[in-house]
Amino acid sequence: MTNLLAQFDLGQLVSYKGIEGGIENTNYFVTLEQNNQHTDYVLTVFEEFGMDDMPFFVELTTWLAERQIPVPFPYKDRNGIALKKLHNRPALLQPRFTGHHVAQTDLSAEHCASIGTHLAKFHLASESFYLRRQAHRGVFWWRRESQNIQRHLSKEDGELLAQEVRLFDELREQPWGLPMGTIHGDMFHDNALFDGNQVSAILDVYNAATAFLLFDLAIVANDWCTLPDGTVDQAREQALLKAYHAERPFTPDEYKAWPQLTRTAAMRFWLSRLIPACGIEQAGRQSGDMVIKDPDELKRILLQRIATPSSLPG
Ligand SMILES: Nc1ncnc2c1ncn2[C@@H]1O[C@H](COP(=O)(O)OP(=O)(O)OP(=O)(O)O)[C@@H](O)[C@H]1O
Ligand SMILES: N[C@@H](CCO)C(=O)O
Repeated sequence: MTNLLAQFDLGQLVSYKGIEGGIENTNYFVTLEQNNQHTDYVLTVFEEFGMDDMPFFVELTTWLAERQIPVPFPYKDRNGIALKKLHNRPALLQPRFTGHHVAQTDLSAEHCASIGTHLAKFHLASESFYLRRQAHRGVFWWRRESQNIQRHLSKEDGELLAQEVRLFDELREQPWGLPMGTIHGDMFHDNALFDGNQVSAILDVYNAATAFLLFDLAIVANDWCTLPDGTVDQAREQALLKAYHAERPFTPDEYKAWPQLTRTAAMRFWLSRLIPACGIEQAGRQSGDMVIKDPDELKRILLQRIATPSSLPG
């Protein structure tokens, strides 16, 4: 750690502390002292990625930060190198943002409008980004994993999963031109920090990939605008969708695709939560360290999305 930090011209190490909670990566809060001033940083060590996976994220976060999107971006060392290694894993030194988390039950229409604006700006800023990445847990992953998991599931759950995988394949076959670009891919409320009602930072961009932009908005709607029983809070969802639409107006095809994409987004996270909950081994992850999140929460949202389809505001 000391050796790594000495390669940057950012000061002397004062203290560091591991942060609880990471699955895909390990974060340390690091304090450095320079000219009698203490500054906080975050050192992220990547458990799931190899060095070859990293340039996409180094370039994307630098690109977004240059366009005033509040994402952590890697500092360059005195030789201009951002991508580092700690204990033989890829590592990045990034700014530590101020701001607080908001619990899901405390999210208001104002919080949802703010993430709507930020997400649209994220999408617009990344429109001209020059690298592409296939999602780690995208269509190929869920086609494969939804099959692999069948023997652990009830017949009903297995069929529900298979149906949603098929319906997304059918949507992809439509002769539609749904806008694609770089999505965040995991924009749950615990990956945002707030200053008052306003989003001040967007964290954990390591699921970013090239995909339908509207799929990203569906991930947000499912997490930020639902109640514990899976029903949608209309006031929050409308605030989210209108704020997004004001920055990046929806296209006619997006109106048609939206109800299915809310279902696909629920299915994607239902499946990724089912895998550890069923005790299935995953490459690059140590099951003992896994925080198991409740898959049923996403199943309830999926069932509500089917029973009461959502529509985009005009
Ligand atoms: N750059 C940053 N600035 C400020 N706080 C940060 C930053 N990066 C991480 N944090 C804080 O550390 C917490 C844990 O981050 P981390 O990504 O390790 O956990 P996580 O989001 O729970 O992980 P996972 O998504 O893998 O489950 C975040 O929720 C946030 O409060
Ligand atoms: N946000 C994900 C976990 C991290 O990718 C979930 O809630 O299932």
